[in-house]
Amino acid sequence: MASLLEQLPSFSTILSMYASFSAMAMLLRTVFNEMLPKRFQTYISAKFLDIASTCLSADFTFIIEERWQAVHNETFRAAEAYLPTRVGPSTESLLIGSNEPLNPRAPPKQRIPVDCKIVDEFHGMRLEWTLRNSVDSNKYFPREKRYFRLSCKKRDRDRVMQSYLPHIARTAQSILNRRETLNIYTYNQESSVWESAVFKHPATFETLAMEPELKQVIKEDLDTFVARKDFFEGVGRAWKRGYLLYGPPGTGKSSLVAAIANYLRYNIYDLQVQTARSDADLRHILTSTTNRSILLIEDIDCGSKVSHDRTRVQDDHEDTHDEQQNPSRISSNDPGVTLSGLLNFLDGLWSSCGDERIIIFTTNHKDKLDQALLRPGRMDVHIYMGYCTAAAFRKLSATYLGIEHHPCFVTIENLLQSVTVTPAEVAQQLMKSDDPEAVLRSFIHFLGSKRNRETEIGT
Ligand SMILES: Nc1ncnc2c1ncn2[C@@H]1O[C@H](COP(=O)(O)OP(=O)(O)OP(=O)(O)O)[C@@H](O)[C@H]1O
Repeated sequence: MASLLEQLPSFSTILSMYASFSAMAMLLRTVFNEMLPKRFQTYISAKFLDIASTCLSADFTFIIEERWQAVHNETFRAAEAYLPTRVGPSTESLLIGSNEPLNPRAPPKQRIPVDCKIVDEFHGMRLEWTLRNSVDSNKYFPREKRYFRLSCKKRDRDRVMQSYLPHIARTAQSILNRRETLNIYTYNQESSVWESAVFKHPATFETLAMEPELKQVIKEDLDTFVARKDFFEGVGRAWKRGYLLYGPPGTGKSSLVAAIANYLRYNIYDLQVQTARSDADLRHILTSTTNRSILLIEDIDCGSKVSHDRTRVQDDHEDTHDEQQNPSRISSNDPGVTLSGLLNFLDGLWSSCGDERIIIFTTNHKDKLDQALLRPGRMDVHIYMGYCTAAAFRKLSATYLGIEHHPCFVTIENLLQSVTVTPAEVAQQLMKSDDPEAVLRSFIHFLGSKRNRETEIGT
């Protein structure tokens, strides 16, 4: 023990060692602060902190923001769909709610609240998820920014990337494919977000009154589109399909959109082009939509500059007139969305953001649209929705009256050859009573009167 004590340095040696160490530290600090350039100092500090945190902490955190490179982040969306299925005993709070007024007994749906921790296990790894919220400091349009923090052990980082996140993507996809309710989104300009409501439209291809061949062609086109992911990738095209539905009011354009959404189980983003303040705003709005969805732009011919840029003088005149009638409409002084802004989105680089998108324009006046919108390749399929034909009438009669044959049909079908009547008008007539006989007789009378009026106008 005595010899051990003798080997220890004396107090004065320790003091002088401390003094030289302090002097050296001060010298290094002075060199660091005064002689090294600021950027170099920052770099060294960051490296030092990095190494220190690597040595001291055993956890790793992934940050998954809601948007990724200006478009909706699919990893975020997958986590949002997946996490409610991982609620467990350690979960402390949940958002629940229902937006199905027609089905009040339906169990409420679950969502993850901000700051709530969800613990998941996967192949022996423990994963902790938390949803966070922050406000983007954009001076003009401050936007809320949501992001997930996913923490795991540092040693599991690669396994999370290689197997856990792909597992979440697969699970989320099958959850979204099975979705029971569809949503329709409208854009709220004030808060700069898409707001959703449950979409429950009864229209299906079965109930649509249109030529059976045309219906078949549309269904096959949709099936081919959905099945050809690899084809689109192979030929270097964005996985998108554009439809232009045109025809008089009441011929079923909106009903066809609903039938397509129900057929594919796609959500609908219903966009009023006038809600976008500028082309940049339009880009933000459109890139905030998600995959497997329909972007619907109805009545494109009424959509201000977008539909007819080239008749600008006339257009501005119309704008002024319109503003007087409808003050909520964006002023003609407003930069607004331009045709080229929309075209850039449709077939420019922006269109390759996101997959499995259907874009549908509807119009009552195809002739008023700028040729640039109609050029081949821009809208892939043009569908004319016309007046009621014999086949369409039979379909409406089966839907509304529950009958497929009746002696009155011959008279009605003859009249339909000379009278222009929309499926909406026919539907209205067929809903008048529960008695098919009385309804058909009244409908014949309606068609007869309409034909007489049309003949009078013609002469
Ligand atoms: N082809 C059709 N098949 C079945 N029902 C139809 C059809 N066309 C119209 N209807 C009926 O008429 C109503 C109005 O039709 P819809 O809104 O789909 O027409 P639209 O062409 O979109 O009209 P608008 O151009 O005014 O928007 C629908 O709710 C539906 O009941």
